[in-house]
Amino acid sequence: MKLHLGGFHDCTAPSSDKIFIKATGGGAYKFADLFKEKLSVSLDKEDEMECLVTGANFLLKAVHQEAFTYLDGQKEFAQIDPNDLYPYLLVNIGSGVSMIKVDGDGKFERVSGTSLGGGTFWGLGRLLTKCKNFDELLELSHQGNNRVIDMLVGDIYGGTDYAKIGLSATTIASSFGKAISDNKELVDYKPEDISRSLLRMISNNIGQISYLNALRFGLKRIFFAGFFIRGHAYTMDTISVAVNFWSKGEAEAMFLRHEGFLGALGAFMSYEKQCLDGLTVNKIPQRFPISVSSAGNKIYCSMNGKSNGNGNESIECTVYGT
Ligand SMILES: Nc1ncnc2c1ncn2[C@@H]1O[C@H](COP(=O)(O)OP(=O)(O)OP(=O)(O)O)[C@@H](O)[C@H]1O
Ligand SMILES: CC(C)(CO)[C@@H](O)C(=O)NCCC(=O)O
Repeated sequence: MKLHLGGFHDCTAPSSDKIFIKATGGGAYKFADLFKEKLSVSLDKEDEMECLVTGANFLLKAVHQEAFTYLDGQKEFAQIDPNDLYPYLLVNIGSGVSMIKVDGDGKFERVSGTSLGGGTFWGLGRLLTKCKNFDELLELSHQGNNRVIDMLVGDIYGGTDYAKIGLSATTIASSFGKAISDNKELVDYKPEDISRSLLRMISNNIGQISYLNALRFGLKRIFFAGFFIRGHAYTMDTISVAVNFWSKGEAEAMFLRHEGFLGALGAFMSYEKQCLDGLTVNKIPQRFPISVSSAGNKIYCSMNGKSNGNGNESIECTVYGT
């Protein structure tokens, strides 16, 4: 990846510590020695939650049409006023899930989390379906029918709604609940149905806990991010339905176009906090449509890739240090 050609070059440091790059998350700790050994790159660790928030705040303020809602296959971009952004709940779905109340730049609190996250979907999915990779598992969920395995309200109530408490016949009463009474073995279920039920179970649960936390702190906006989502329509749809269902239509789930890279972006932006005396920012060559330069205590970075027409083009930004 030519990582050793990027990052910061500290001319004043001893030769073994010359190149360092910002990194965040568990990997910045877990793989620090490996980076040093294989690439002679030192990882400059930045706090994971701080980076997530910095990345999210930056994107929400600087990037036009960053946030959108997604319901019934309809994507609608949200108008975010940068002066009226806070407070909001940021839900980052990686292997596990973190829920962070964001009150301003650098002002945040991790208020909750759940261990039932992307790792649970992928881990259980791998065991139950024998899928070899995440994309295959997700792809399968498109064709599946969760009603085969999930126990619905209608299954319990002889096909009818339980209208008195607001539950329709199609509401899931118990995820995977049908498997207890079907007298079937794992091989009798189609992998696509398992995948679909798993995705709904995980996404519903995250949507529900998120809404409850938003309610707990009176937060109107919930932004969902993390590599688990990856713009996947059914995942977003399920999370949106869960938030809508539990909030009785009061709250709305929002998603971010650059959802999988908040932490990395936040770590990247933390270069601007660094004293630049004696440091040179190296340009990361051709692979990445990015250029970084510095002057005094300012960093200018531009990511100016060409539009690919699918809305995923690189962002263009200028970051000023203070
Ligand atoms: N191609 C992929 N391969 C593996 N997992 C993927 C892939 N695409 C999306 N995912 C999902 O992303 C999750 C990991 O996301 P991410 O890399 O953001 O988390 P992490 O940094 O490992 O977790 P945490 O934030 O809990 O430390 C996986 O558990 C899986 O659900
Ligand atoms: C441990 C982290 C923060 C690592 O990214 C993440 O995986 C997480 O938020 N897990 C959920 C832990 C919990 O709050 O139950």
